[in-house]
Amino acid sequence: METVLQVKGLSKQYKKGIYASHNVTFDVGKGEIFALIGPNGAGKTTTIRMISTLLQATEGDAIVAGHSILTEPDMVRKSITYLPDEAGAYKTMTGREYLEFMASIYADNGEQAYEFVKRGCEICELGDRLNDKISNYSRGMARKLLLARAIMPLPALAILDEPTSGLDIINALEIRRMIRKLASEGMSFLLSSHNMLEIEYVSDRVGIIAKGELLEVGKPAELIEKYGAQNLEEVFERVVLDREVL
Ligand SMILES: Nc1ncnc2c1ncn2[C@@H]1O[C@H](COP(=O)(O)OP(=O)(O)OP(=O)(O)O)[C@@H](O)[C@H]1O
Repeated sequence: METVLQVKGLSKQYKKGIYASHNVTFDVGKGEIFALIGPNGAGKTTTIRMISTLLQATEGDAIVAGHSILTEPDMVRKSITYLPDEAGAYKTMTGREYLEFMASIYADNGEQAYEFVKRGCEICELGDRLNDKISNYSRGMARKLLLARAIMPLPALAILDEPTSGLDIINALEIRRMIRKLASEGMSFLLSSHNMLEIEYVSDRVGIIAKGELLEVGKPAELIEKYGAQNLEEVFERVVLDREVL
């Protein structure tokens, strides 16, 4: 399988001697959905922000679509989109204006921007509400708009922090199906989530991270078997508790 993301010993020390993320190494193939799961403060956002070129790594490197975050950050940014957990949109814009504005940043020309907006409008399924101000959207509607924004340029790698946070069951299901469909068409995903059931359903592989260390990587079904667990939640509990005992 072609590799789209190679993370090589990425570390971050916010304070000297204290690692928020330590020697994190994993890769993501083309069309693969990889999820980082871990408790609060585990280092998920720190790792994702380094890969997204928003935070400078203390050590290590990551190669995105053949480009190093250290030496070619501009090329990396062209290959990814990033949806942060607490992303806000410009509330005074309408949904359509927001997609148009973001498309003008992502696209190389007007024709491509038009295509991106068309795709974004289809993905978010907001219909006529796209003409309303974002300040009038529910949390779920705003989240769908932001997801559409992240996916409409068809990046090589979409990095989504808590992709379905704030969405009801039906909308969350739709988003998961959409992620699976786009992955089957070749888009790669790096997700982060606390929702183990969602991750078990949507991910090809998961990485369990705690206290900055990536402790396990594998397919959900394989990890469930390895740990004699009922589900990913139990795997997670065992991996993290085992670690605390050490
Ligand atoms: N700007 C910062 N300065 C100092 N320490 C930070 C900073 N950002 C994060 N940290 C610390 O780094 C560690 C990892 O935080 P991070 O946000 O990466 O965790 P997370 O796994 O994304 O957590 P959550 O699930 O709660 O969002 C935590 O101990 C956190 O307090």
